[in-house]
Amino acid sequence: MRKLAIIGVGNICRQMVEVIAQGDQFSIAVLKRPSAAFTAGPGIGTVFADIDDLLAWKPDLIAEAAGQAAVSQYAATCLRQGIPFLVSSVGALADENLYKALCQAAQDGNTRLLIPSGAIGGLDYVRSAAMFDGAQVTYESRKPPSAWVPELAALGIEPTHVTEPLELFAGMADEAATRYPKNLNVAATLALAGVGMRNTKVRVIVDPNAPGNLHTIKVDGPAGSFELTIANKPSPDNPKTSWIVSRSLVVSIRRYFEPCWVG
Ligand SMILES: NC(=O)C1=CN([C@@H]2O[C@H](COP(=O)(O)OP(=O)(O)OC[C@H]3O[C@@H](n4cnc5c(N)ncnc54)[C@H](O)[C@@H]3O)[C@@H](O)[C@H]2O)C=CC1
Ligand SMILES: O=C([O-])CC(=O)C(=O)O
Repeated sequence: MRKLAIIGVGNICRQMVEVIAQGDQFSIAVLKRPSAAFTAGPGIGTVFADIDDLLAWKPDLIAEAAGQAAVSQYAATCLRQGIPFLVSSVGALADENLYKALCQAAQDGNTRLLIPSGAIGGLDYVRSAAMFDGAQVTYESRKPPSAWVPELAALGIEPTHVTEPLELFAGMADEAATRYPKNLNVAATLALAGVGMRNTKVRVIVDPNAPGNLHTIKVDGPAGSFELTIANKPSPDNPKTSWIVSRSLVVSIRRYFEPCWVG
C-alpha cells in the first residue's frame, strides 16, 4: 500500500479521494489549514494540520490541490526530502525564481516536480512543436460569469449583467496565471510545455454564452499547425475548476508509479 498525501481539502481533493477509494492501492492523508474545521471522511486515513507531521508520515507522493501560495510554502521542503511533488496550482511557477528553486530542490532530493495537464490537453504535441524555431503558441480561456464572480465584483460588475463576451485580459502567460490564480493555472502549464511564459499569448474572456469552461490552444510553426478546443464541465462544487482536473491529478499519480504509460 503506497502513501499519498494531498495538500488542501477542497473540491479537487474530495474528488481525488472518491476516485482513488474506488480502486487504487493508496492510503491517503490530507493537510488542512490549521484553522480549517475538517475531519477525516471515507477514504481519508489521517488529517494533518502541520507539514512536518505530514512529512514524518513519510508519504510516497504529495499532491498539492490548495492554491498557488501552498506551492511556494511547501514544495521545496517536500522535494528536498526526496518526495515527488505534484502541483495543481501551476501558476505559482510563473515566478521564474520559484520554478528554478523547485527544480533544484527536486534535483537535490533526487526526485521530481510533477506537472499534470490539469484542465487542458495536447501538451505532448505542444512540447514537440516547440522544438522548432518559430513555433507560436496561443491560449484562450472562455468561461461563463459564474466562474468569475469575485473578479467581476472587484470590477464592480454584477455577473448577471454580463450579456456579451467581455475580454478580461490579453497578455502573456505569466501575467495571466499570476493575476488569476484560480482560473489561469493552465496558461502556465501550457507555457512550461511549450514556448515559455513570455512567449505564450493569452486571452481571457468572460462569456455568458460559453457552454462550460472552454480552453482553446493554437500552435503554428514549421512542423505544422494545431488547434484544440476543450469544452470542460465545471466541477459541481467549484465553477472555476473544471471537473476533469481531479482526474488529471489521479492519472498523473498512477502514471508516476506504473511501469508503463502512454502519452
Ligand atoms: N492545473 C489546473 O488545470 C487547475 C488547477 N487548479 C488549482 O487547484 C486549486 C484548488 O482547486 P479546488 O480544489 O477547486 O479549490 P477549493 O477552493 O475547493 O479548495 C482549496 C482547498 O485548499 C485549502 N488551502 C488553501 N491554501 C492552503 C494551504 N496553504 N495549506 C493547506 N490548505 C490550503 C483551502 O482551505 C481549500 O480547502 C486552485 O486554487 C488552483 O490553484 C484549479 C483548476 C485547474
Ligand atoms: O479548471 C479550469 O478550467 C482551469 C483553471 O481553473 C485553472 O487553470 O486554474
